[in-house]
Amino acid sequence: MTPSAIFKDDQTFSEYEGSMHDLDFVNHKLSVNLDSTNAFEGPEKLLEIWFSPSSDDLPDGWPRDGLRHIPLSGIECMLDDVNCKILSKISSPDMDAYLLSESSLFVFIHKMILKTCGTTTTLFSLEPILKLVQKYCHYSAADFRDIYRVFYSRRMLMFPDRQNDVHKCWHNEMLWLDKYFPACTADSYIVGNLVTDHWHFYMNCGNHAHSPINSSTELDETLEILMTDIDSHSAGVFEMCQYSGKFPNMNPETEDYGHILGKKMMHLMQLDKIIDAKSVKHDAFAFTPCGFSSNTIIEDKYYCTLHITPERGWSYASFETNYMGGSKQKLINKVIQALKPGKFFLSFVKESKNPNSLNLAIDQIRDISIQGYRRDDRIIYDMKFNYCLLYCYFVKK
Ligand SMILES: C[S@@+](CC[C@H](N)C(=O)[O-])C[C@H]1O[C@@H](n2cnc3c(N)ncnc32)[C@H](O)[C@@H]1O
Repeated sequence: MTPSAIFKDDQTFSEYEGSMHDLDFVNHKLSVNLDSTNAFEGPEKLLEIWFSPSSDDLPDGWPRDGLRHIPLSGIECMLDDVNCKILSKISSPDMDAYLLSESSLFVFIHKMILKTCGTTTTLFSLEPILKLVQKYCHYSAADFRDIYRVFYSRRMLMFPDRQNDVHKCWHNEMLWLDKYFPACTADSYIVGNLVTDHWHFYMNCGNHAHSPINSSTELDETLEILMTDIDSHSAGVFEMCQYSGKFPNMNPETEDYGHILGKKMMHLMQLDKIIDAKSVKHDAFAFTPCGFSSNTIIEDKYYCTLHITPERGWSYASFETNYMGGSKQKLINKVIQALKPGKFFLSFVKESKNPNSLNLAIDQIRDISIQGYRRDDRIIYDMKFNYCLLYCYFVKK
């Protein structure tokens, strides 16, 4: 049964444990039936679409709740085209964070972030998103030609041949994006060492520099840490078999073991302590036979998300946040010391009011040292509209 059906009709719908918000839910039926024992493409495809610079500056005629006006059934239909399902959702006054069978979706009033892994068809979301915003947000354009901003990125894939043709290579993905966004303002980068590891990044801001800065202007920032060769001891924590017999009163056939154990794994690995903020709200899920996903809402308006594929041979983990508070050095160290990957890179994309403040933000990370690791690559791009990209690649010593 889909979450929207559970939401409307099913009396067995149960509120998310510990939730203070009536929009939160868990799809228990899907959660107890997920299983994947085949090689898994951990690296995600990440699509981020901004319809306006901030939630206070929506396009004319939009409902005040913007993209959050789209009903859950609409979100589900969009995700059907991507080939993934909703496991659960947590909300705050500013955003909805969906945990998916393949990673995460964040819906804010003015922007949407879709991150999906495996063989999902992330870019197939564009057509349904266009229809949804036309129907529910009074988005008046016939296409995305004048969109405020769009970003699309992914690490190199481990098993590209298993992907749908659209996602088999970067060139095909660019062609697909060009169907929806103006090709003449698209910027596309392949960052890093083409032999070892690299990252693809597409950005299209049309001709929109940020509108005059005012107090509501939200400056964009995303930090990602993408890790491979996860330490076998750390990876083991995310295998279900480690917990057999540890909870004798629970029946994994009937109870939502995935969400309960997800929270336990998060706590065991101190992943719930990565972000040092005034308020955090977590959602986590443990997959069968292994694997872990979590979303965290930070101070109502920021997110962080962590996904772990522990299988030896294609182990992978990703961390992503737009949280601007706290020390980046501490945050990155906490993630790395928990998962101890053999290799990892971080990408930091930052927009700023002016080049000087941009340098300050980049300086926080550019010389970062991680105990037990050496940095093999550091690449900085200064891009349009005061955007900067920092990419650093590290290897365990
Ligand atoms: C946690 S999910 C998210 C993947 C994320 N992009 C990553 O690798 O970091 C992937 C892990 O869950 C496991 N898994 C088990 N059942 C799954 C399912 N139905 N869909 C997706 N992943 C599943 C996969 O084998 C893999 O270890």
